Amino acid sequence: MSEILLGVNVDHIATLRQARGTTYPDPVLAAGIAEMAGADGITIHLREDRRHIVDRDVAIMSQTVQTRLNLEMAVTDEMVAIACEHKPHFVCLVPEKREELTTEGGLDVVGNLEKITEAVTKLTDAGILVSLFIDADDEQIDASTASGAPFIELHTGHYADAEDEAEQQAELKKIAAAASYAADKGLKVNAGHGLHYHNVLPIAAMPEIIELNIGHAIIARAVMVGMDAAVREMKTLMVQARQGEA
Ligand SMILES: CC(=O)[C@@H](O)[C@H](O)COP(=O)(O)O
Ligand SMILES: NCC(=O)COP(=O)(O)O
Repeated sequence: MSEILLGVNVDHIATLRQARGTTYPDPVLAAGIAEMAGADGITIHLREDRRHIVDRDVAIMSQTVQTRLNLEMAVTDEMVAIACEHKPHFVCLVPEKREELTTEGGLDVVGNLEKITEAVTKLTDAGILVSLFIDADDEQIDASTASGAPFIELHTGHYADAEDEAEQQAELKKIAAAASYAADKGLKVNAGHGLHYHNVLPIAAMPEIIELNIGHAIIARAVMVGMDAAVREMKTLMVQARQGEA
């Protein structure tokens, strides 16, 4: 039975800090608590508009994260330079639009293969493992393979946003098929976006999926029960799902 790993995204600890321009709550501290509670990695998304995670957070967490730091970023020269400076364990290349409330879709690797391959090469040469945040789509998976990226992260947002059971099941089948197709191609498969305590089980049960990156739902839960409990509860659910006990 393969292990399922939890990457905790602490962006929205920083959202609360940026709301008032204070120095608290600190995503660095939240990351440490999450790791002590069983997180297998920490994810942060340095957006071009710095609406939550800022450059200071990347610089410090590149030194303090004890598990693995996953830096999500747009495919730009600025972000590639920042990643090569701080050398997180992972970089996950994501699409970004300033006007978006949150990430809306997967990266168009097919339509931007040359630019993405150049970024993957630079980051790989810097010793960073690159993941591409893509929709559950075979053409995007094939292009990801061609780019040289060893990992993909399947966008689970369409599954999470499904408006009824039929749509949710259809999206689940797409993700399961994509995970299997990608793993058969030799890609390492992660998943994330919009996962929470009531929709995570079927995704965590998929044997090809190595790691789930989950943020908003864990931080929202942490507001009520604390970061330690929120992380432990999510990790327990994921492990039970993978072991077929949930
Ligand atoms: C790529 C992805 O799905 C998230 O990790 C991303 O960070 C979402 O953006 P916000 O954290 O700004 O909502
Ligand atoms: N890549 C997904 C991620 O890091 C967290 O997304 P969300 O759980 O905040 O939607």
